[in-house]
Amino acid sequence: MSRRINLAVIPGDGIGQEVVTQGLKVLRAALPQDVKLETQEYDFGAKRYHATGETLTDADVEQLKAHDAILLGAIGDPSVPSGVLERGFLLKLRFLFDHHVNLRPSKLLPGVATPLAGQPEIDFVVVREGTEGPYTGNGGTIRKGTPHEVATEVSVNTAFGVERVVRDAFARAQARPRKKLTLVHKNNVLAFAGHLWTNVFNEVAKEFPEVTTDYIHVDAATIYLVTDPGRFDVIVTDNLFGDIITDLAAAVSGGIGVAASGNINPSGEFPSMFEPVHGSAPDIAGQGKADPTATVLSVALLLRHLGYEAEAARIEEAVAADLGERGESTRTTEEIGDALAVRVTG
Ligand SMILES: NC(=O)c1ccc[n+]([C@@H]2O[C@H](COP(=O)([O-])OP(=O)(O)OC[C@H]3O[C@@H](n4cnc5c(N)ncnc54)[C@H](O)[C@@H]3O)[C@@H](O)[C@H]2O)c1
Ligand SMILES: CC(C)[C@H](C(=O)O)[C@@H](O)C(=O)O
Ligand SMILES: [Mg+2]
Repeated sequence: MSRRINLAVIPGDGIGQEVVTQGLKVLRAALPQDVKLETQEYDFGAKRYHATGETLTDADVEQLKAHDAILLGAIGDPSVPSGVLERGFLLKLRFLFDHHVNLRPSKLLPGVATPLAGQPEIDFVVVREGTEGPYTGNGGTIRKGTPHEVATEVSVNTAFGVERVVRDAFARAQARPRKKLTLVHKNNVLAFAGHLWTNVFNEVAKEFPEVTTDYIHVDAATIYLVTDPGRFDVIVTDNLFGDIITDLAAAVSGGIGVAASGNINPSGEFPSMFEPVHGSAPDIAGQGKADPTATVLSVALLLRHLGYEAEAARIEEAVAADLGERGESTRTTEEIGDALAVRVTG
């Protein structure tokens, strides 16, 4: 029986197009012949915004719903006021498609440079809540532009939202060899949200007796991510803490150019979206300097999500082999993509 993947492709801004081209190249190389890949490209991002004033319309959302998954490069451009595309496109889509599990694995592969002393074992997954916290846009400004301006940005945490992501993280920890889950929060100061997260975490823990649990304040977590990253197996945390610690996690485990992510809608009601952790990197856009590895590894997450485990593993092996031999080489975006595609095919 022939199989089919109907993929939405959103290159976006800056280095987005460059890295997505390579991601698709490796995806095509990895798929067996009986799998038909259909792609539809969408032009969301700065160019469309300047031409039409639109970021993501209702009609766009309807079209996107029809896909099995979405591959995104990056969104955001210096020519557009900060937040317009990030909120109006990226967060809007994560919220509308209920991407409440934002999955961000970090693995330091053999031979890969890290700023950390020695070559520590780093192999953990951050399960970042994706639809709540301070990201909901709940807040406002009064006396704007005056010396007495007041701005609020409310962190929204619901028992429903916290429980489902905590449960997902416990299940992921249970399925890993070390079976350890760390809650990262700031319950010593953010007492209301912290209470909800800690309580839910402790309640759900009772259903997973095999999973060892731990709690670390987010500020201390940034210490341990640098001094003792091996202590982490699965981390569950809120939307903003998860955003911040996953850039740090990337920096210590091979760099932002290799950090992949999946915005998962576990029920499958809406398509999940896979994207590198990094942004549009306007400082290096158009120069062939962007590392496409994060996008390629996001393609592996996408394939695993759609049930193509063997193909996902082949891509990860190709990346591990390539990274192990990279050393100080300065290949272009395209050269790295080509090398990965060859390894995946061979
Ligand atoms: N998911 C997304 O679409 C996403 C994520 C983060 C930031 N952004 C947006 O991207 C824009 C730029 O944000 P930023 O500068 O804070 O973060 P960034 O991740 O784009 O860049 C941070 C640094 O990492 C480097 N970098 C990023 N990706 C790289 C790659 N693949 N290879 C090599 N180096 C890479 C950049 O050159 C830069 O020095 C902003 O508009 C921001 O809102 C979008
Ligand atoms: C661009 C921004 C909205 C986004 C986030 O904060 O989630 C980005 O930093 C990320 O990590 O995907
Ligand atoms: Mg981020």
